[in-house]
Amino acid sequence: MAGDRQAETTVPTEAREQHAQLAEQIEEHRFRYYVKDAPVISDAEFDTLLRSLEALEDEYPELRTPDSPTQKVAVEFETDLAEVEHRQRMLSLDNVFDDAGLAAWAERVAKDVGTSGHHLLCELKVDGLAVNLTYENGRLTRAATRGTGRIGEDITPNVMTIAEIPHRLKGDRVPQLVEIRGEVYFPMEAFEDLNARRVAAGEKPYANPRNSASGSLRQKDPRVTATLPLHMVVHGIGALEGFEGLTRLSQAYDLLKSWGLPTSRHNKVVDGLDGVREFIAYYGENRHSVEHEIDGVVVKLDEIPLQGRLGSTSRAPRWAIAYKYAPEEVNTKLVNIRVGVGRTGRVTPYAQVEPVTVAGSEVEFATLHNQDVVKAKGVLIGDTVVLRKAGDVIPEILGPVVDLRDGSEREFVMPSECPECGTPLAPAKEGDVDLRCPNARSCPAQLRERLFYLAGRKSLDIEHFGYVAAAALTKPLEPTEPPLGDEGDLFDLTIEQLLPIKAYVLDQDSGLPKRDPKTGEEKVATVFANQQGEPRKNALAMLENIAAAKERPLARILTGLSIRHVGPVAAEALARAFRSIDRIDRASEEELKDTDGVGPIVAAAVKQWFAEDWHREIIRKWKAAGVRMEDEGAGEEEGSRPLEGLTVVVTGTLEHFTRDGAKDALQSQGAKVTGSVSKKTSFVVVGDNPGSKYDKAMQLKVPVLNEDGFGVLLEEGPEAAAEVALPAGE
Ligand SMILES: NC(=O)c1ccc[n+]([C@@H]2O[C@H](COP(=O)([O-])OP(=O)(O)OC[C@H]3O[C@@H](n4cnc5c(N)ncnc54)[C@H](O)[C@@H]3O)[C@@H](O)[C@H]2O)c1
Ligand SMILES: [Zn+2]
Repeated sequence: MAGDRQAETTVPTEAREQHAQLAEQIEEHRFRYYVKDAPVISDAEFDTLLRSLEALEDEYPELRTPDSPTQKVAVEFETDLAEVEHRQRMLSLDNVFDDAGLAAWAERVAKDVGTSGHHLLCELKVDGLAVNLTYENGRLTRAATRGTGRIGEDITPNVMTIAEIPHRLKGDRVPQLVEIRGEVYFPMEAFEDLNARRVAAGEKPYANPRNSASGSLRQKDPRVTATLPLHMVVHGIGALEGFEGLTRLSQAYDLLKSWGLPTSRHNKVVDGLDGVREFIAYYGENRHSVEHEIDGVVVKLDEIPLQGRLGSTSRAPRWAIAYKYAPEEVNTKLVNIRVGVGRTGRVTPYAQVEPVTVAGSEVEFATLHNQDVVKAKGVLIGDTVVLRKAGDVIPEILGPVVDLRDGSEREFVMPSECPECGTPLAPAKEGDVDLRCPNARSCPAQLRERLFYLAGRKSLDIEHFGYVAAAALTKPLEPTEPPLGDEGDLFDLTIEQLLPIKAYVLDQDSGLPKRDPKTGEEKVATVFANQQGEPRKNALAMLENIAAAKERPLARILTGLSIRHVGPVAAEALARAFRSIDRIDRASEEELKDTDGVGPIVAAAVKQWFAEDWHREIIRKWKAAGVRMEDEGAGEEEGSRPLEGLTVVVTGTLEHFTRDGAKDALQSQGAKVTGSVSKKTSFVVVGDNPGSKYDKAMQLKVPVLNEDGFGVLLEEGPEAAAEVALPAGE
């Protein structure tokens, strides 16, 4: 006792107070996380707190008492669930966050093991809820949460509803008793749906899928649990009785698998640190191709007897380590919900948050899709929210941290007018969730997005024509009248028109003006002229590139017109079949629809597009400016189209033609090529292994041509071909 007091006195009061404060915070957060399933800080923030406490204890080891949070798996607390004592303790894991930490751990292990012939087992760190399953003589008798590590909560009836977890182990070599440790997880894809239902029922939405796994298992009614898509991955063994001879953990997993337990497919045994690094790098890259969320990699000593030699601390085994990836979830403040207007006029709400760094980049905006999604997520403006950025995917808001609300938060109201042009918003058709700005022609936002798309890689590929230029040409501060009221005058732009333009420098992600980092003021620039009023190099280059774009192939021109549903693929199909904009214009909806790769939706959209006068005006102006709106050979075929009026189906493998080649040959002579045989089909061209279209032709008595007959059709025309066609109906 006296010694104790002596030791305490060496710690400055300040450090002691800091320690007490940190410890209390950590206990509080553990309570919110493990008991209430409603954390108010992110895991990364929590880990930072815990690390600060550890650092403090490294400096003043006297503070590292057995009841410090660093020495415990979790806090002791009472919940509504019955208590269960684990036969063997359930531990946590020590964490490392970089290669140096990993290497230090590996070195320690090698030293303590004393032999060099050991192996390392790499596993994924499943982000879920730790669960202990007890099987007695092969029967699942108990399932419990980790709890304090010694005592968990009884969740047997709920776990029984998880389809993947066997109620009985398979095989004849089943132990008398075994504790199986694993992670129960809730799939990200189902998360949004669950929260939507909770919000609709007046319940608190969960902040992330891990909390929903925990909440789902720890609630009272197993019938509710049964409706939820919970899954499990097993990753360890606790107590084991009546079974001898396990020497490698990796082999033990094979055994668990043979008993019918859901082991991971991703585990890998390696013989050194380089193998571990490779595993870590691989799953760092492929984090989202795994069926569950992962927050790191767990590395374990594979030899079970050696694990025993290393043993455990009060909190974690010494023979395993968790390498944590950079967090993808952070908490931040939802400053505002704004609405953006897209290329097609769709008006979508998006979140503006207090800028945070996540997954290596600074994020200020996150998608919210539409007003129903905002409701379903249950987020209010002013909420602290969980923001997720998974790899290259656009950041999204997972959910609000309801427990941090102070009453000042307010609900988002979808505006009734376009934020950029003031036109009243409306759904495209009745019953649509999405609202649109109907001012398609000259809504500056829509035109800006269309021009930006038109100048982009997939379309006319006009270098130096970026988002800032698109904005400056459509909504300048000066002059009041923008040079472009729609796409029509694009190819007539002159440098004289560009020089006087003053405009906001817009950010492509948000459509908002960029700000000067020093003054905080919105950036305004003479976009195309330098300070002397002379043309900037970029402006001249842009005009040159616009002129060069007049020669682009038809498919790219079509893509650039932003016809609904006509992306690069459909544009390619239309261009291949019709070869000129005029022919597409003249084609009937039927003809369009029957074109390979087109179909009814695109056909209707094309017809609708051409029905609009201002669209036709764009075509007229572009033509007048010299835009080539047809592909090679479009003109000459007009005169000689010997196969005009024929409808031909090609099936099976031809020796001298690819499928596309055959199609091109037919279409270039005016034939229509379709995919299915009907009574109206003129010929069916049949190669090897023709399949059901051949049978159909026979059944409908449509003339069938083999490859030689096909040659006759192309060279001598339909009459000659009819003579060499296989007699119909045979
Ligand atoms: N946000 C908060 O307020 C808050 C509070 C407490 C804890 N947490 C977070 O909860 C997490 C859990 O803490 P923890 O003590 O369980 O530590 P931990 O996440 O570092 O790891 C230990 C746990 O990992 C699990 N695990 C997953 N895959 C595994 C595998 N393949 N092999 C072995 N174990 C595997 C086990 O269940 C084990 O108990 C941490 O990420 C922490 O940040 C957050
Ligand atoms: Zn508008």
